[in-house]
Amino acid sequence: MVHGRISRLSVRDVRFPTSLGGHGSDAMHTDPDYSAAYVVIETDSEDGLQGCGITFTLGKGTEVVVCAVNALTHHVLHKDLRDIVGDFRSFYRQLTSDGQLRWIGPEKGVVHLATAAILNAVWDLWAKQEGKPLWKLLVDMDPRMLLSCIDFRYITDVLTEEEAYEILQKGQVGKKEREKQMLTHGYPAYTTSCAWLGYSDTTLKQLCAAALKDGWTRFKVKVGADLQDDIRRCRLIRDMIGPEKILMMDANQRWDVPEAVEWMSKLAEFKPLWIEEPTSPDDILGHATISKALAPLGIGVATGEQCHNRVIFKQLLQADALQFLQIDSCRLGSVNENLSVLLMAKKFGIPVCPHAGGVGLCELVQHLIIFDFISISGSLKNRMCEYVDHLHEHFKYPVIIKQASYMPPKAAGYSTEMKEESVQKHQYPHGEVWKKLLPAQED
Ligand SMILES: C[C@H](O)[C@@H](O)[C@@H](O)[C@H](O)C(=O)O
Ligand SMILES: [Mg+2]
Repeated sequence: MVHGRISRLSVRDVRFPTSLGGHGSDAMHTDPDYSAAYVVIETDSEDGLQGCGITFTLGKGTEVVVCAVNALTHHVLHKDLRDIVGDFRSFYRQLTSDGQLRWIGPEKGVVHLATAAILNAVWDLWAKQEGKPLWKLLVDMDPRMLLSCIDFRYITDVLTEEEAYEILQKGQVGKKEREKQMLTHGYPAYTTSCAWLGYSDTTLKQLCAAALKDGWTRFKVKVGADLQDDIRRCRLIRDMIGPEKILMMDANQRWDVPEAVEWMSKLAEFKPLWIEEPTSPDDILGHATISKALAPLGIGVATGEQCHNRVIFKQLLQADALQFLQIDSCRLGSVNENLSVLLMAKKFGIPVCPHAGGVGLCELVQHLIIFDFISISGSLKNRMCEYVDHLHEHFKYPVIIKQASYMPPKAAGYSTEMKEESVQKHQYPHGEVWKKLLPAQED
């Protein structure tokens, strides 16, 4: 049973110097240092369990998010965990409706990332107290209880609570078999880590060869900065993987709408399944135009990693603006808001292919997509979860990949907990790693 009053919340700025090796680089983020605002909550309970939560950021952005977490802390301190999860919708709403902080959101940007970090820690603690990995906590939860975690405000025009209940009820059929299937075969994944934009052709070739050897069959390549480079890199990777394996492309918001269509027409010969983030993540109608223009070429549009909230996802779905929906465990308001998006995607029949290109994102989002398969979508058609091969060693319960699939985590919690030693070493700016990299820094 869930218990304890929250007695402490700490937040730390943890950064990894990934930009030095070009890891994670794309057409818009050329020097990404994979980072996290890392939240730990403690309770007055004697069990000593802590809830750990992250939100993914890049380098300097982390200090701003840390500030926002601190600004939200008073909503969490001294709360009884039973009261929080007993009426999670209200707690979610309390955090997202802070009369002063919502002005710099609402439910978007820094303040929403901070909300995600805090709520991810609450979910981690809840799952740990129940002794279950988060995906299993969700799978076993009574549908009414699950729905009581979701704030339906702004989405009832496309999904009412009753409709959501029906979806979950239908999802009960065959659940046991699907859970078994997950435990045996895992959830299919694709890899992005062969083809970051900052990698040389030699690196790309080496990583692609290694990935093929490891059994990967789905690959994503970064595009968007230079057409001739894209053509060369896409040819290289398509030649290596052959015509049957799946290739996706990701432009990270680089183009205008007509430019996206034109550019992708030139890359169509490499048969991409989707173009991801072709333009501004806020341009719902632009995505719809691109989707329509690229459909005859057999190219879908994928987006979501920088989609602010459930409202934008709602409109993307309403406008037929995406063919693959990419939830993100740290951009939306934690599990609570992601649940609403999974349910809307089910209603619209759009496959969810989560985003995981960042530190810790693979660890978290695997729980959501495994739950989605078992309890909501019931299907693997056109579905796969992103995987990047970076920084897993810093987590206490790193992801387990077998035959290019995510194996369901077994440890209790949300797999959010980082190794204390890693946190200390990478804390910015005083951790050992940064002290070496920033020699001239003053205290
Ligand atoms: C800066 C990051 O690595 C992004 O390039 C990454 O999240 C990417 O968009 C992805 O889809 O994995
Ligand atoms: Mg992307």
